[in-house]
Amino acid sequence: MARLVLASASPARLSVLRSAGVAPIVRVSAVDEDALAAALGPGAPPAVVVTELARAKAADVVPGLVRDSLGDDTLVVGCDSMLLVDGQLQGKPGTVEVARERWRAMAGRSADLLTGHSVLRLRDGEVVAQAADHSSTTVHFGRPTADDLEAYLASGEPLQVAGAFTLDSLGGWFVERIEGDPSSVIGIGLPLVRRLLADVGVSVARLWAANTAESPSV
Ligand SMILES: Nc1nc2c(ncn2[C@H]2C[C@H](O)[C@@H](COP(=O)(O)OP(=O)(O)OP(=O)(O)O)O2)c(=O)[nH]1
Repeated sequence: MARLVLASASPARLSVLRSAGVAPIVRVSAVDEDALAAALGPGAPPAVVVTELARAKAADVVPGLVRDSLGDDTLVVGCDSMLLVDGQLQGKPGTVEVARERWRAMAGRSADLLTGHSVLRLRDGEVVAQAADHSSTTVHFGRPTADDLEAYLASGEPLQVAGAFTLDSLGGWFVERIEGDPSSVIGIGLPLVRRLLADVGVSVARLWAANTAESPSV
């Protein structure tokens, strides 16, 4: 059947998939991202960090799927996005102060938005195939005026997204251009997920057939 499960709380990722013709089942992982990143160590390459976080998120939702009899011919996708600025990975700012400082550092400059992806294929409750990788997109930021930046911060949007910006929402006013896959900046890179699905033996056509908006989502 090739039912798709999105192991993410991200409304952006869900929106990208729905716009791309796939209505996934959503299961939110309970991965402690900070603890996992710390366990990987300070020297872990950024691409490894986001990919391992994506792997952990996908793996975390499998037991619940099996318990709910959703572990047969099911695909699970997990993702993690972070912005690489001056060699440092940045997740969500969380506060206005942190978001303001980040914008002051990145305005007029470029940085790489890294998104890790993990795809698991389940059959009879077992992981029978898996594939993981990351994508990187260079983002060239504009220079918001002080008034525009304060208004953006006041919107609350930049506090809850990796890198304190969005491409497809309010932050789009302050992104000059990108070099790479726009969907991966938003949170799930469709071209890379297509390749990872092919690695576990599933085509996009099959995904469309099995996960239309009318398909059951539990
Ligand atoms: N709409 C939009 N959201 C973005 C953009 N860039 C990053 N984000 C969001 C997507 C994710 O929700 C969030 C990145 O944080 P995470 O990768 O940790 O995901 P999140 O904690 O939201 O959900 P998850 O860990 O997958 O359950 O930032 C963008 O350009 N547009």
